[in-house]
Amino acid sequence: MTSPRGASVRVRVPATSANLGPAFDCAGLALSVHDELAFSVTDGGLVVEMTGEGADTLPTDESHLVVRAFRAASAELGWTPAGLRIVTENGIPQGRGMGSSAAAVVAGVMGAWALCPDVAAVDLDAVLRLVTEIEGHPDNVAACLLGGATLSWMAASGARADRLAVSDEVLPVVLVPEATLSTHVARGLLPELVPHGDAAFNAGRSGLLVHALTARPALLLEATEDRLHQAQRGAAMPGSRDLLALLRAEGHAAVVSGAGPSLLVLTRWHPDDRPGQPAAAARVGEIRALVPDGWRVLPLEIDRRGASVLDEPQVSSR
Ligand SMILES: Nc1ncnc2c1ncn2[C@@H]1O[C@H](COP(=O)(O)OP(=O)(O)O)[C@@H](O)[C@H]1O
Ligand SMILES: N[C@@H](CCOP(=O)(O)O)C(=O)O
Repeated sequence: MTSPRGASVRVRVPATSANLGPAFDCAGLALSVHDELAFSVTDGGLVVEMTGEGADTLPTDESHLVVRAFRAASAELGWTPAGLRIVTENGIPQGRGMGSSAAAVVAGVMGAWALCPDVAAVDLDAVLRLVTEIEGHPDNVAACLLGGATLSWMAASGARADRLAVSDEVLPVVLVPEATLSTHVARGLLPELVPHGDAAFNAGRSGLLVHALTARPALLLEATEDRLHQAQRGAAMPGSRDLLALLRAEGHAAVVSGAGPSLLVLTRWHPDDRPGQPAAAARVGEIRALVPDGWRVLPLEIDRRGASVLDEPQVSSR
């Protein structure tokens, strides 16, 4: 294949919160915080320009995660661009459990698919399989790709996923500490084997979680109980562990967001809360009052669109 030099495309990818309590490595929720990236084919070489989160610390060479994902996808498509320029505006906090690495991987793969001259349309099934191979687990990448709340699972053919019809009552609030925790490190804290009783507990709560998210948000507090990963990782994020316990004791359906250390509160809009006042504002105020200094409180929306190519490849006249 030949490279369409000068062609460019913009890709927008949402942050995600994985696990949602009990549904470890299978549930994810896309959130209204985004990275936006412009990919251009050039005459040669690699240029990476960044603003926003990680701009001062991330590499700008072939080891950049977006570049690695782009290369993996273009290799799979049998296409080698002469040169590549990537300009990113990073809005997703990194190393916080908000799916920044999944977003970077999805962006790179989507960028390659959208720019590849012999591809008519992005094949979401194929993209999901590849991004899961790169990321190592399907939950964040599935939600990032498809938007909304997703369930994902590993089949013989690779990762598969589908969307849930989340109730409009469900409102996500993300609490972000200053501290970071690498997902790789957090996964290393989990035991190889779990007691059968804990596995059965989480299986039951995961089923309940789907019911609560889609039909009965009033059950979210019970539906977000977990025995498989949050306590096991608590020592690596003591501030998050303590705040999680406090929020839940006060009746908020709080969970560790992804591998942490951020927390996600699945709060609820309810017309009876306070007539004349937006209920969401009241709920967010209650949560804010419990959060220590130094944490960011982000009342967000569910991103129902997922990863999107903002414009078709254009060939510039330069
Ligand atoms: N926008 C990005 N561009 C390049 N690399 C990124 C980007 N976002 C995240 N990464 C990489 O992923 C790492 C964070 O991944 P991880 O530990 O899984 O945390 P998170 O919960 O944010 O996904 C960063 O240290 C960086 O190496
Ligand atoms: N299921 C994974 C989710 C990791 O999410 P991240 O946003 O922290 O990368 C896990 O719990 O390890």
